Amino acid sequence: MPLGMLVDGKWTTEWTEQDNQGKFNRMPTQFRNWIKKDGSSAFTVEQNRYHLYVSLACPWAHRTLMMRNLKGLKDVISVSIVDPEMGENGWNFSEEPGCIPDIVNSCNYLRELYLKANPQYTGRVTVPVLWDKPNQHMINNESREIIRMLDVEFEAHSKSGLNLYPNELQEQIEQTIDAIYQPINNGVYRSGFAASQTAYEEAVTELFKHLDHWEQVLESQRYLCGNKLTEADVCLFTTLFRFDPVYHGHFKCNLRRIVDYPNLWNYVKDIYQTPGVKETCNLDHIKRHYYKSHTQINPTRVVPIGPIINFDEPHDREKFSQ
Ligand SMILES: N[C@@H](CCC(=O)N[C@@H](CS)C(=O)NCC(=O)O)C(=O)O
Repeated sequence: MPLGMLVDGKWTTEWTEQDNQGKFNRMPTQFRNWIKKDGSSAFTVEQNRYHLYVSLACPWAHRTLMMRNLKGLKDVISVSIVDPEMGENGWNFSEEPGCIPDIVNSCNYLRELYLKANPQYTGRVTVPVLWDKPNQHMINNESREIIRMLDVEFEAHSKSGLNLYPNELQEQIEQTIDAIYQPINNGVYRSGFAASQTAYEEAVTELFKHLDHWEQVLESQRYLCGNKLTEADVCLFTTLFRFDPVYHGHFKCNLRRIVDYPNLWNYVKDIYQTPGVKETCNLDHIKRHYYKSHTQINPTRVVPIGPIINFDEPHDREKFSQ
């Protein structure tokens, strides 16, 4: 794999995330600090103190940008958007359309930010990153935790007042996020990055078994945890939005498309058309990133022009009451 990572603060491309059976194993995320509204952490909730580094291509980063919009936190948390094409030097900042350079730390490459946080850092250099501007501190680089912080801890700053982690659904939300992570969110990567037939077939079979399950669930309710939009939907949406344009072809997740599942397809359109979501969706960045950056699975770097797909088409999900 030509992707790079940092080892003791030095950049290397000599590594792999596949085990000896060809299975893709994701490395754990390392920056796990919490911003707290109750003062129990050094990282307090403040307007304009934190900065979010994202890629519009990445489903994990997309979760955080989507949550920032859904909550109405654009004036509270600033953003940088990396260039969609990730080469041997990892993510970089540019002035390409849809990108926002690093106005906070003036980095050219995202790895410079990780080295600012820890000059001896060993690990992958990933988006999203939540950064403490005055203290030059990397707060957190795990999307599931970042969305929880934006949702719960920044509640008082939220312009929309939307709560995607309501008390009565918290247990179900956690269980659902857990349930979709390995087979679906990570499942598309386990399929696409599998380096053996067995590892690939195992991952794809499990992936579609779980998509079939959620198709059933969405027959009788609007969202994953009932008739309220929650964090679990944010987590699933960013994977499903990329599914037909990228995972179906590039990652060989091709037993079915999302448009072949009536409920999942309407569900994706419903969430896409929720105020604030559409602006976070950039198919150009998404397609260019995957097809041009993973040269081990697409050596020609040619980006397909299809599929023709319209996320603005009407959906039927309003039939469920709130
Ligand atoms: N566990 C992380 C995963 C983030 C992640 O894997 N991001 C990818 C982009 S989709 C990345 O930055 N990859 C760069 C690399 O691995 O070098 C999260 O959910 O936040």
